[in-house]
Amino acid sequence: MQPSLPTLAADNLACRRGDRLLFRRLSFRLEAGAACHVTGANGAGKTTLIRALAGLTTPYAGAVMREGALALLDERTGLDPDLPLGRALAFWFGLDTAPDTGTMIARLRLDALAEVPVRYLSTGQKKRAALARVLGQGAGVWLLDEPLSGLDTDSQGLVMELVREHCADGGIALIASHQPLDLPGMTSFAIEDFAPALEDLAEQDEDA
Ligand SMILES: Nc1ncnc2c1ncn2[C@@H]1O[C@H](COP(=O)(O)OP(=O)(O)OP(=O)(O)O)[C@@H](O)[C@H]1O
Repeated sequence: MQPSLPTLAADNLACRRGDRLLFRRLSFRLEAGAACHVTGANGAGKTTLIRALAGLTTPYAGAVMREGALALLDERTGLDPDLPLGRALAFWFGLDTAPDTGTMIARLRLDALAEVPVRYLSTGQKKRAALARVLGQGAGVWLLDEPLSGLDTDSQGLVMELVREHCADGGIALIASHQPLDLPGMTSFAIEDFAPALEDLAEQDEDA
């Protein structure tokens, strides 16, 4: 865990993709221990929000404030497809100086896959490997984009258990998911609630 308490906040955030404003006036603040579920239809802008929060997309307006290190889970594992899983994970665990990597690998039921090249892993196995990377980063702020997709029921339960433990330990988790999530104290918002009104689109045209 980070020495200082993590926080994650958005202030009046707006994001566009191409020439389309996806959402605007989106503000929230998450303190240590908070979990937040972001919902929204396909294409509404959940991934775009997560990328903006991670600093990978420049917002159209507004600001992101973050205290503490960040771990991002999205559709890319970041693992070398040609390496056996054990070595591919060891590369990142080494950079992150992750403690107790054996426990993480066992926890995510990856031990039997250590010799399998990453490119041969199934969708769910790749997702579990990506989650092992998130755990290994020891970051205070987790941004998880569809962490349950492609996972069987047991693995979905495990992910929610890991998120619960992370937050109980003072971490923050912001999770975009189509699945219902059940965590004590979890807040949520629908990204459609920040969809632009017609007058916002007119303003955007004037700005362009
Ligand atoms: N690089 C890009 N250039 C232009 N448009 C993009 C780009 N990336 C995404 N979009 C568009 O932005 C919109 C929001 O995409 P985003 O991936 O954020 O949605 P989402 O809510 O995560 O959807 P899903 O539930 O399907 O994952 C979509 O209409 C998408 O086509």
